[in-house]
Amino acid sequence: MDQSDILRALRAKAEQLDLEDGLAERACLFDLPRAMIYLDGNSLGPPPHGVVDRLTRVAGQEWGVDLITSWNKNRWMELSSRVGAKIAAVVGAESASVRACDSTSINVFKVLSAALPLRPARRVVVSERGNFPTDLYVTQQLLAGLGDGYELRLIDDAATDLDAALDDTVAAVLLTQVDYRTGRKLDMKSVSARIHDAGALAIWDLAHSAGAFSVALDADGADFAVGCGYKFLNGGPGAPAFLYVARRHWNAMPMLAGWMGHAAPFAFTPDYRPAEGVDRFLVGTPSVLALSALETALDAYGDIDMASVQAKSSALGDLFIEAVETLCDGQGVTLASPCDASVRGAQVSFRHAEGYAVMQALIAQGVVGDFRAPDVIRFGFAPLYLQYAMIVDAAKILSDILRTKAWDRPEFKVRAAVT
Ligand SMILES: Cc1ncc(COP(=O)(O)O)c(C=O)c1O
Ligand SMILES: Nc1c(O)cccc1C(=O)C[C@H](N)C(=O)O
Repeated sequence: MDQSDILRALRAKAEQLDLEDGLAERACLFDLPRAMIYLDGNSLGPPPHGVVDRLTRVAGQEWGVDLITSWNKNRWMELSSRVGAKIAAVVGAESASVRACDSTSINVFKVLSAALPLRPARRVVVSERGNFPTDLYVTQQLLAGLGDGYELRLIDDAATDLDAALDDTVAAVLLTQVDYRTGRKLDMKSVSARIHDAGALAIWDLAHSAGAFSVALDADGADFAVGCGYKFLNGGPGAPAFLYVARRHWNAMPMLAGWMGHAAPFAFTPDYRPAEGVDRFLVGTPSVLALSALETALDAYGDIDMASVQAKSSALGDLFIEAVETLCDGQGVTLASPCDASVRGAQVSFRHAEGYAVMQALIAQGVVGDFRAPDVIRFGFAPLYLQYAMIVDAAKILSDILRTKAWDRPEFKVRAAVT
């Protein structure tokens, strides 16, 4: 088959998949720019309909007119738990175990600092060397502050090296389920079980999992978890993150206490008395505007079957891999993600020696993914608003850019501050 036959076959396949797509009507909940193929919802999701109106209402009426009375009248104080309950439905947790609050980084600190005293005789935290840096930085600083022999043990790949790192000194294992560079996905159930067999606690970073595929925190044995609100959950730039504490650990106490985690915040007593349950993981005043945006954004996941979300994100990724590997054969791109969708999150990465410039050329032609040093071009497949036909179009544009070396322009090689 020549290139045009391959392209025709890929397009026909994509059109058929679009016809059969049970999530197709969810795309109407989003207004993406027409000339853009947005493959970066794994870093910043777009605003679902209703979010901007909600922000206008909360800012204009609830803040502007109702002012301080809104804490009661508009139930602002309940936002963390209300939004937490909506996220819980997406990540397979009982609603009372999840709160939306703070950033993922801060939530890593809170859950890890609460976990360690549950294994008082143990001093080691295991994580992956390639974990998203903030998880490692937070852990390093927490352990340095604790002193007393605490240490971080880094492994290269939890899929292959975890068992060798587990011994009776390990208190907790902090893993990001989907590797942000390669998209490799860990099986939460079996990995948590291995961690528990070694007597340690399983802490999961779901930054690239929540909203991308089925997650079953309660059923799969997670002890604690954190995740982002601005990626697949579409809560907006800097959206509040979430944290999960399994019911059996509700007596655990984070090493960060604030008045919102007090049993009676408005008693204003000088001594801290932790709230019951997960509320003790709250610290300061909730971000009302941001939580409101996230609450409305989560309606896009209303009544959704997460199994169909998972099936579509896998199929989008599979189609992209097939299209790039056939259309871009011999053009210097190699797959950096697992080929097998069962061990891949909702993203696919390729390596190219000039990856940064290639991504800039793609963005200039309306295909928006991102670049991760040193050479990874990364594409996210958010199943709620993408169509299969877009995936083939994106691969075709990539193949044209590679064939014509359209990336080889000085302006595409100047690194931006934020990539
Ligand atoms: C795995 C992972 N954890 C944490 C974060 C960041 O958390 P924060 O919202 O605190 O910047 C990201 C992305 O920025 C991430 O990919
Ligand atoms: N959180 C981000 C930001 O504030 C600016 C730019 C990118 C991000 C990201 O989310 C990075 C992302 N976690 C990643 O997987 O690379």
